[in-house]
Amino acid sequence: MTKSRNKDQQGTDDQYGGFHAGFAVLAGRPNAGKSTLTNALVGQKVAITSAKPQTTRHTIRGIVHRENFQLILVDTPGLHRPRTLLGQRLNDLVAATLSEVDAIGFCLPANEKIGPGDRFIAKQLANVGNKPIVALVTKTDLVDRQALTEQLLAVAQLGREVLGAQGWADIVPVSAADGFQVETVSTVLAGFMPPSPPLYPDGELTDEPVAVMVAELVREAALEGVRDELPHSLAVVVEEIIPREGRAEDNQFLDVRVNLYVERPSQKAIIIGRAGSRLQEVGSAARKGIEALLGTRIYLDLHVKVAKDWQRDPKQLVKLGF
Ligand SMILES: Nc1nc2c(ncn2[C@@H]2O[C@H](COP(=O)(O)OP(=O)(O)OP(=O)(O)O)[C@@H](O)[C@H]2O)c(=O)[nH]1
Repeated sequence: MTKSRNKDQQGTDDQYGGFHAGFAVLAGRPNAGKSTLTNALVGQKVAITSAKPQTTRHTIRGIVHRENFQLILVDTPGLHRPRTLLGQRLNDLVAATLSEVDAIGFCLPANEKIGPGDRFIAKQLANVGNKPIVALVTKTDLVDRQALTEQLLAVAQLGREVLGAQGWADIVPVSAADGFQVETVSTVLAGFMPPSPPLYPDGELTDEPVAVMVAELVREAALEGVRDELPHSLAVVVEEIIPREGRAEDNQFLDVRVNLYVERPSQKAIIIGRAGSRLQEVGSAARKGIEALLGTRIYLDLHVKVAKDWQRDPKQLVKLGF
């Protein structure tokens, strides 16, 4: 975490006029709805969402601004049993993130039975020790009242199993899709934030570097429709974002140069498509998102490269920013 609370900034309620601010993490297994909930809480799209697990590689923060609190959300990559070196790094990242937050929101989908994966994560979270863990039962729009009640009981039981008699700090059912209880989630989590002045300027939604957000937009566009073929094999690196020089009419444009790394030539062919047709579509979809993000027009230059087996190669992982 790049920004943390300065010790001098911690104080009493009176000192900051009742204002509270701090960090919370949304944990949970892949596909549990963490990114979607982050976006719903922040009110703007900041984290990539996808039907495929583990699309969130970077720890993207969204900032929830309210009159009397500021909640800085960390959207973790799916916490899971490591399978590749990349998986191991993701888990290290998650562990480091968890030790620095003021509260944990543990996402459990309402429409799926609690499984070994959830139990594994619950135990990991409990091991962090001394952090309030709020169970968030997500996607409630997908189940009826009866099924939701049963899931809430099962979640409460899991809390007693891993945390002892006191169980979870709270349990909140929520649907990011229809907005049900989204505001409750933010106030419950904010209840665990210490008295503090605002940690970020009003209106700032994320402190993620622009390059990372640009890379996420390209990655999302490149995976559209081909997630089954290469869900985890794509890394996106922004090489440069610079003002376009030359003719006067070009001054309002930025040049954005981006490399897309895949593991095999066959995957490169999928991204590029017949005679480059698919890459063009990726480019125009990503360009729209990036222009909206940057508030200016851009020339987007995409290059697809093969970095053989990058997920298992420590040198490549460093080069690609993991
Ligand atoms: N119906 C419904 N679908 C949801 C809701 N929240 C998330 N989803 C869907 O569930 C899938 C996974 O959501 P994500 O937010 O990407 O899940 P995640 O936990 O961030 O996943 P990873 O990045 O893989 O860890 C996507 O297809 C979402 O559209 C919800 O409240 N209701």
